[in-house]
Parts: sequence; structure tokens; C-alpha cells
Amino acid sequence: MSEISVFADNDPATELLHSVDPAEIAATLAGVGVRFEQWQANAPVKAGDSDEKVMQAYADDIARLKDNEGYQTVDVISLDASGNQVAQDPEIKAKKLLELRQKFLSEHRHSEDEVRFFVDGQGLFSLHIDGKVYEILCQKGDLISVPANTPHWFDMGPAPRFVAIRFFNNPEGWVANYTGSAIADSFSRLESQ
Ligand SMILES: CSCCC(=O)/C(O)=C/O
Ligand SMILES: [Fe+2]
Ligand code: NI
Repeated sequence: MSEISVFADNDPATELLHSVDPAEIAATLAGVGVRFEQWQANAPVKAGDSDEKVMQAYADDIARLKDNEGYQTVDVISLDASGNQVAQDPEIKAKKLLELRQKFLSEHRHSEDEVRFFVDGQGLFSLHIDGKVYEILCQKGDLISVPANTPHWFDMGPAPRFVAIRFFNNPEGWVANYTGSAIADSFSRLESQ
């Protein structure tokens, strides 16, 4: 079930709001300029499938978002930590997964608006807006935007299992500008799947 938790950015111990109601999640995020929608994600795609298979299965959604909203670049992150697509050797696999997790764990910004569509599994997005932290547990079917220059971080957990289609305005795709803040270390991590 998708969830939101909201905190003051200086008080990670006090939850100001917690909701699993998709309409309340969407309304809360709309209030700070973030798009949250639940789309059909019924194509036969699972975590660990190839990027090509995911792109093909969701070709209509991808075309609609590109044509109607001007996104220029699309890519896929498809990870199933229990599978071998990351690496065959268990030690190398663990190291690569840790590196991937670390890449998104610190607060950063992107200079452009980005959309993420989860078509399998889950991940925890945290958005830092106007003195608050919005933690959103995104699951299969959730579409979320990260508006340009919004400080945020993302946790795929220690055993990642998700597929996300990512839409960028920037033809170069994913570019992170790290803020240098350690705020993410004080807030929730995705500890289990
Ligand atoms: C859920 S997609 C992977 C994370 C990502 O693209 C991002 O920008 C995290 O901050
Ligand atoms: Fe990001
Ligand atoms: Ni809960």
C-alpha cells in the first residue's frame, strides 16, 4: 500500500501526517506542487526484467507522457536483488547494489522536472519542501513528479525490488546536484521489502 508521512525538517521523531489514502496522498503533495497519481500497471513486467521489455510493455504510457508533456528522455531502472541481473558473483552483486543504493541516498536536486512511474515493487522517495519532509512509499502503479530543484533523496532498501520508468526533460538524463546536507541520515530508510 502506498503511504505518506510528513515531518518538520528539524523533527524527524514527530510525524505530522500519516496516510495510506491515495486521494489524501495526492492532495497533500499537490499542495506543495508535487504530482502523485495512481495509474494502471498491469503489463506482465516484473522486477529484474530488461529495460527493453519494460519499455515495450509500457510503450503507450511512455508515448503519451512524451507527446503530451514534452519529456525528452526515458529510461528504466529494473532491479531484483535476489536475481542475478546485477552480477553473478554474490560479492560483486552486493557491492554493486550498495553503490546503487548510495547514489540516491543523499539529498540532491535535479535542474529539471522529472517523473517516475513505478510499474513493480516499491521505493521510498523523500522530498524536502518548505521546511517539511514528505516521505512517500511508492508502489506499483504510482506516478510521482520531482519538480525541478526540489531537494530530495530516494531509498531502494538493502534488497531492492522495483521497476521504475523515469522521464526527463534533460536529454542527458539523470544528473544529481548534491546539496551536501546530511538531513537524509536523520529520516526514514526503507529497511525491508
Ligand atoms: C525511483 S527511480 C530511481 C531514483 C531516481 O531516479 C532519483 O532521482 C532519486 O532521487
Ligand atoms: Fe533524484
Ligand atoms: Ni503505515
